[in-house]
Amino acid sequence: MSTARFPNPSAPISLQEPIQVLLLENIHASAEKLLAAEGFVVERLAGALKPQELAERLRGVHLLGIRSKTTVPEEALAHAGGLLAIGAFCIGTNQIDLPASNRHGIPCFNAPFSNTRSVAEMVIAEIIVLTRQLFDRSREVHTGQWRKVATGSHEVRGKTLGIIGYGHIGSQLGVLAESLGMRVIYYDTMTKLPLGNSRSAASLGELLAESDFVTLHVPATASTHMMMGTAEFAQMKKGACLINASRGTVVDIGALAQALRSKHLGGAAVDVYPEEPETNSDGFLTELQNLPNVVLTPHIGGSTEEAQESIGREVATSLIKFVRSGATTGAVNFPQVEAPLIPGTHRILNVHRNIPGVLRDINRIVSDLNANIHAQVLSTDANIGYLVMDLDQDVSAPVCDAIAGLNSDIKTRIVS
Ligand SMILES: NC(=O)C1=CN([C@@H]2O[C@H](COP(=O)(O)OP(=O)(O)OC[C@H]3O[C@@H](n4cnc5c(N)ncnc54)[C@H](O)[C@@H]3O)[C@@H](O)[C@H]2O)C=CC1
Ligand SMILES: O=C(O)C(=O)COP(=O)(O)O
Repeated sequence: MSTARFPNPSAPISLQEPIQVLLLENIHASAEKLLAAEGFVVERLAGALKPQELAERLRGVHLLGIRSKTTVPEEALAHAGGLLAIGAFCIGTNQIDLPASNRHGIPCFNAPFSNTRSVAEMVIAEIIVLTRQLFDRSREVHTGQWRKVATGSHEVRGKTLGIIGYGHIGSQLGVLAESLGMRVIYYDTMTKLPLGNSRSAASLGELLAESDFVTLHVPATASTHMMMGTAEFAQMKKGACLINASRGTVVDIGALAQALRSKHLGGAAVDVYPEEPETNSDGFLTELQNLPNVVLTPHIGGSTEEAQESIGREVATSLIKFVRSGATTGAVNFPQVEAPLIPGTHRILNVHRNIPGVLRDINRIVSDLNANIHAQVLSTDANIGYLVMDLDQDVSAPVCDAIAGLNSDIKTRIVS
């Protein structure tokens, strides 16, 4: 059994209790199954929590699981002295204050590829739906109108798809689009290997001017904030379509609505919005509602059974490995360490402020207790150091007590 000591005096929590897990936003049951099999106590909620409510619910919680909707600000982390790790059961981690989480010694894990294919397939569907105006025709027939028209409908074969953000999703989408006979160009701030016959556009402007469909696959960052606005829509071809399944902050919705109303753009498919409801029972309003040839979906790009089941397993596995061995491989905000557990040794994990002399202080503590260090791995970033230390004698409790007394200490925990 493990014991933990935390610097936050308001919430000292011992890992001698079962590990408490809070899973929000309808995380797939595959996660609960794995976590429960470890003896962890899992509470699963359907919706997201607002920051204040989250801060209250985090008391006594060791592992938090969220998806894209739960914002995790520093204030929530500051009250969560017992929180060991956060699992983002999705790709994006912009909803978490990652630097604050790092400073509090809390690694965040995500699932970087598990829903990639699902998003790419949805975008392919949307390209065809938009160019054939299928949703509008379908709505008409549902309401008894028979409007058999070819005007404005096109094949996708030979058309140009412009992909902004040629990462995992963008590049996978490019491959699928080429198999339909589309010409693929992309714009990325990093140099990327062009797959198939795709090619990199010299600038965002060039991509916008050449594409029949522009699709966004960038993360939410300062550089992507509102990257598509009035000026960018004006650079797009008349009749071209915009697809956004990245983040709502990337597109100026008002400017998009205007470009659609003026008929400069021929259509749009939007999956993500600047403000999204916390639960499925909340209502939703956007300026894009009821515009012709506009497909609106409720942030479902990654919502397939295949993706959700796989994400549940992937992130739960990372959390379990972290609890059981301290492995931080794949954590998006943390120094990476993964060291095999050595039978007969006693493992201590320590997160400390990255200041001079910490290792010297810790090694002196161990040596004063006449223990031997069997293995020691330290990985650091600008703010913190993460130390995994295996001792050949069971002096973990006094070592932990002494380390917790150092002014460098952020979090110290005994694994075995
Ligand atoms: N609608 C949905 O349900 C889903 C949405 N997403 C969103 O899609 C985003 C992309 O996912 P991945 O492809 O896995 O990420 P990725 O990290 O593999 O690719 C993102 C690409 O964008 C590029 N990029 C960053 N800033 C840029 C800029 N200013 N201009 C041009 N390119 C820029 C990066 O260099 C990178 O190549 C995620 O961050 C997430 O926000 C992801 C999964 C599901
Ligand atoms: O993976 C992502 O980044 C997504 O946007 C999917 O989010 P979700 O899990 O559907 O809340």
